[in-house]
Amino acid sequence: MTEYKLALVGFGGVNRALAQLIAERNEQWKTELGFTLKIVGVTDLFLGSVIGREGLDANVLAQLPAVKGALAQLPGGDVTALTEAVIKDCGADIIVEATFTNPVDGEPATSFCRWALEGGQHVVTTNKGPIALHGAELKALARRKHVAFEYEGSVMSGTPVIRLARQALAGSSIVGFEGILNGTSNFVLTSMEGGLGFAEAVSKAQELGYAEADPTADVEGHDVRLKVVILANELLDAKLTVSDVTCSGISSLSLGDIEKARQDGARWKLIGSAMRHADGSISASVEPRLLNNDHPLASVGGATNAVSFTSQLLGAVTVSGPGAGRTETAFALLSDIISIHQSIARNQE
Ligand SMILES: NC(=O)c1ccc[n+]([C@@H]2O[C@H](COP(=O)([O-])OP(=O)(O)OC[C@H]3O[C@@H](n4cnc5c(N)ncnc54)[C@H](O)[C@@H]3O)[C@@H](O)[C@H]2O)c1
Ligand SMILES: N[C@@H](CCO)C(=O)O
Repeated sequence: MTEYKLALVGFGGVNRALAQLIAERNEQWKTELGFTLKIVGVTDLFLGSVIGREGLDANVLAQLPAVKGALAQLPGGDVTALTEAVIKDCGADIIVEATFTNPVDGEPATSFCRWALEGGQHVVTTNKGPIALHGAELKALARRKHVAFEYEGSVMSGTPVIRLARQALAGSSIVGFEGILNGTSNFVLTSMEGGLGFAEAVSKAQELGYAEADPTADVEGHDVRLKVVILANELLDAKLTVSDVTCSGISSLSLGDIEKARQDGARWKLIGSAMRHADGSISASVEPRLLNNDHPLASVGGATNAVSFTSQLLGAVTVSGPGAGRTETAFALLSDIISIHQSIARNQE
């Protein structure tokens, strides 16, 4: 039976949910997926770090109290985040990177990915920074080292979008996309439609694990801008940088604006989009748009997201599902590991 050894880098909501899934479902995966997962290292800026080459108890990790230095309570633990040692020395096959998204330079997560790939380890990540800002370099490094660099959870959490478009829509000639690509801002807009104030709705999104460490990125559109760059570069071969995407968020929308839209049979939505034009140029934007209630994206509510791909051969294909959430995003990491497993199995045939 194949067993993959994992090092979890960042142990916040998403990686803790992955540990919980491993604790609950490893046996089931043995028969369903043909592999099991063993956690051999964990590192977190706040919780410290631990290495356990023989395997750490996923259930103990999932139940770990969220107090400073908590990983030091475990055998082999340390109050400090010894991230370089965890990545390079714990014997992991796959590095699971889920630290804060840094929208400015993608660091230190980009360096974590680089260390792992250079060392011949596969990387799966939900972090948008390294992909949006250094994706081409990291993908090239992974190819050179014959390892995988997978990031399905970086756009629309566990809802299949990147692999779906890359594989199932390959050859359909995608020319553009538009979508609701941020769970927090959509949750806030829907909550405001129910009468909740902006600040209260943001706090609720934080409690539910949807928001970034600094939710400004969610409500000002910066998070969607990273996702637009990731999708455009992946699917339109756009070579966009963040500054190519015009960006405005939802923080200026008032309860009055939302009520006025309702009276007019419309809804405000934060839309990220990119389009290839006839001359080959690409335009991309993030902006609040007023959608009539009969628009296909108007009824997408709460932390649900949706993206509509336009292709020459199929017209519009729309995918909808969770856009954020701890367990939903942990599932994206599992889907990346499944993809790695399938690719290894194909290469062995
Ligand atoms: N939560 C979601 O719904 C969701 C969905 C998709 C993508 N993401 C992305 O996944 C990543 C993780 O999300 P989360 O909700 O778990 O965030 P989180 O804030 O709950 O956890 C992040 C953890 O990373 C740790 N960390 C930060 N910098 C570190 C460093 N330099 N070294 C070691 N540890 C470090 C923090 O201490 C924290 O515990 C983020 O990049 C986020 O943008 C989250
Ligand atoms: N904070 C992000 C997480 C998913 O990338 C959101 O709310 O969509």
